[in-house]
Amino acid sequence: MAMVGEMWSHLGSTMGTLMLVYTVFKQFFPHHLQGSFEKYFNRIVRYAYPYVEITFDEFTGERMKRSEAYSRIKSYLSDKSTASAKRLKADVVKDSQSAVLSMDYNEEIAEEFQRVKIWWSAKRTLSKTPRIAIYPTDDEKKSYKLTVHKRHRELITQSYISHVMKEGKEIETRNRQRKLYSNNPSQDWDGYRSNKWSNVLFEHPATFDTLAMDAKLKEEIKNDLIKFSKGKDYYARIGKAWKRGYLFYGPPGTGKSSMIAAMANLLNYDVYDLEPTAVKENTELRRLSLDTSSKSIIVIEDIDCSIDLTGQREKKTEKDGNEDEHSDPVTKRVKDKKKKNSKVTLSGLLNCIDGLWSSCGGERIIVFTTNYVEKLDPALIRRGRMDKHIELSYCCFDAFKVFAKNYLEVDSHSLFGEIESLLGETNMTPADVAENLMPKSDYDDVETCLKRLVEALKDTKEEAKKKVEDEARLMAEKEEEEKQRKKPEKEEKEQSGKDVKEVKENGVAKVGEEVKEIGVTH
Ligand SMILES: Nc1ncnc2c1ncn2[C@@H]1O[C@H](COP(=O)(O)OP(=O)(O)OP(=O)(O)O)[C@@H](O)[C@H]1O
Ligand SMILES: [Mg+2]
Repeated sequence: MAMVGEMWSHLGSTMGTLMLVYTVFKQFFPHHLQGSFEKYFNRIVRYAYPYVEITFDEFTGERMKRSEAYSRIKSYLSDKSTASAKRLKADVVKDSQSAVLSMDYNEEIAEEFQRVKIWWSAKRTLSKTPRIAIYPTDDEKKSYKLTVHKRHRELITQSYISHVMKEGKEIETRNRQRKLYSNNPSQDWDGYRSNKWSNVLFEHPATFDTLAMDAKLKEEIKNDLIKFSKGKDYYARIGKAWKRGYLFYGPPGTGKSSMIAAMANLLNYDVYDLEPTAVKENTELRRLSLDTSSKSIIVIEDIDCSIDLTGQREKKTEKDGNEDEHSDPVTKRVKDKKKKNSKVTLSGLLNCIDGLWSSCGGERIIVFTTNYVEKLDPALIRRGRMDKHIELSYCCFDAFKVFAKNYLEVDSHSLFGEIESLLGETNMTPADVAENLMPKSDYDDVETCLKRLVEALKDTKEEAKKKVEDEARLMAEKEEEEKQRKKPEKEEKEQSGKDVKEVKENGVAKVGEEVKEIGVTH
């Protein structure tokens, strides 16, 4: 460690002499007096030591939150250490092209700021008790230490640290690798450390240009997002937490997940894919949300399947049951099973969202997706929690044109007119349109792909027509059956009505006759 030597040389002759005195005295001092000697010697060293040391730990606040200062220093030093440190760590790989380097633990580097020498060292302390763990544990502590001469204390606290933070942030933004986080099942968590979320690089290619949807709605969402991301001062001024909630609803395959990816790519945010069924308790949900970074999108997909949204959710109506069958029964069944093990409740989720907004300063977006918006509790999606409700629906002509441009590189074609009128007459999801338009071999040209779509649209239209006719026929048959079932009843009723009438009429006559007879007798 050359840097250590360099720093010691700065301590000058005072420390050198002290060290010599320490070695000599330690040899000749009686053993039983060595404890007191060391105590006094340390005091002298502390007095004579002319340096200030500042430590930046990786975690702050009862180890709940990762320190922003630590990560900025890490980025700042990664730039410096590439040139001067001898042992480096390759940490993140930017676009799978280049490694981002930082200095290794117990390595030191020095730099000059306004002609003042500053030393940095990276430290990692591990627990002395050996244990086997897959994830980093509470026993591992990482920190950076800054050392500078006492007389420059003011320069450090007043300008150097803010210079490091500013540059670190810039480097962080430049090297930023977006990540896709998924929550680990809560039984796998280890203390308060970072293994609540696992992450992979976020490399989804969807953008607003590749999203096929109504052009006006697309523009509206884009503008809303851009305005939000620039709104730091605005939100501070109006006294609102810097957050925005989106609810995307619509049938399967209409682009809800693709929209989230496009949002993350537009804003350069991380994505936290939160699966509430893997969370056992409300408190754990809260801890998870607190462990998210700023500039992130927290997503709960299929919210209606992930959480017992209302007390009545388990009592499904016949209609609900049929709907669930249509949308991926395997996933739904797995989720249902997991849901039974999770005690996360609607109020827990609401508290978590509200708490997240009040305790985290940075910009965050939360997104829920669902196929059945009508199943959601109004409290969950009220404005203020879910600010924008966006329906993603069947493919319209605008959306088709985006696909045609992206998939086949055409803006117009003689078949466009027919496709436009067919899209107006039938419902096809963007996912199905995309699948039909995609060339299936090297021989598939634009014409082939468009014709395939026309045929598929005609088939869908025919199927829909047949379905309506079948339903109408079924309904008519049911009505007829009902009529037939009621006919004998009606006839019976009519017959019994007649009998009553006759009985009544005959009864009166008889009585009259009887009266007559009686009268005659008398
Ligand atoms: N609006 C769209 N624009 C572009 N591609 C789309 C769109 N909708 C669907 N797709 C295509 O269809 C596939 C499925 O879409 P996606 O996963 O976004 O649907 P979803 O609405 O999230 O469905 P689910 O409700 O089942 O989760 C995507 O891979 C994408 O290629
Ligand atoms: Mg989806």
